[in-house]
Amino acid sequence: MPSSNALLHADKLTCIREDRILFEALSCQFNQGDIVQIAGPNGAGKTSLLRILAGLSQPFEGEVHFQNQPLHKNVELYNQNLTYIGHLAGIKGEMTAQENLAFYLAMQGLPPHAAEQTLENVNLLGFEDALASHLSAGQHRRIALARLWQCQKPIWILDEPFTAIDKQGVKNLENLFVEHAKQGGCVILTTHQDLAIDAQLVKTIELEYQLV
Ligand SMILES: Nc1ncnc2c1ncn2[C@@H]1O[C@H](COP(=O)(O)OP(=O)(O)OP(=O)(O)O)[C@@H](O)[C@H]1O
Repeated sequence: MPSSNALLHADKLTCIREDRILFEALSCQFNQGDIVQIAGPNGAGKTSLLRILAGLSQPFEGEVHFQNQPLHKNVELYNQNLTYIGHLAGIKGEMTAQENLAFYLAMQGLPPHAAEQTLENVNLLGFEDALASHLSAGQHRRIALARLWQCQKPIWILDEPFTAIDKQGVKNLENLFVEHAKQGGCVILTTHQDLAIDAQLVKTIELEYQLV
């Protein structure tokens, strides 16, 4: 049984892709204040697990619960509490950095001028008016991640957030994750790099590459 402070729990999840079992009967719990790293080699199933936890794909067996209710009974409420940033982060190349962010902020009911402070947080001041398609891979990723500085939603599910991000950017993100967890949020992420976060604050779920 999940404890009473569980935001999210997964109950006996099994995921099968092209006849290969990626994970089987996986149960785990995500609480307020957790930073959870899903670890494992390429192809182990980390993205597949994140997508199931985010409600974007279905497990072969098992179920994910948000606040002790199955996700499918609670989709709208779950989406109000979840931010998911995947490999394709939904950035429109034909829009500027500022426009991309202002669009996202508007969806959160925040005013467009909040975009400026947010771009500063990810060191993109000076690039506000550049088309996203003209920015580097790391700058592109920074636009996507910038929304986290304004994000009030408790559950953050982030697939490889550090990809293409430089050392200082990674540090800033790690500090933000700690701050979010301290304020009662929960960060679930994949990354192939070691986190420079106090080990006591980080939980790890290790997926193994299962041979058929
Ligand atoms: N939609 C899909 N249809 C079929 N196979 C898929 C699908 N999504 C993922 N796979 C397969 O599932 C396996 C696990 O993929 P997944 O992306 O979850 O791994 P990962 O651990 O995130 O890998 P990486 O570290 O390389 O990002 C891979 O072999 C992949 O080819």
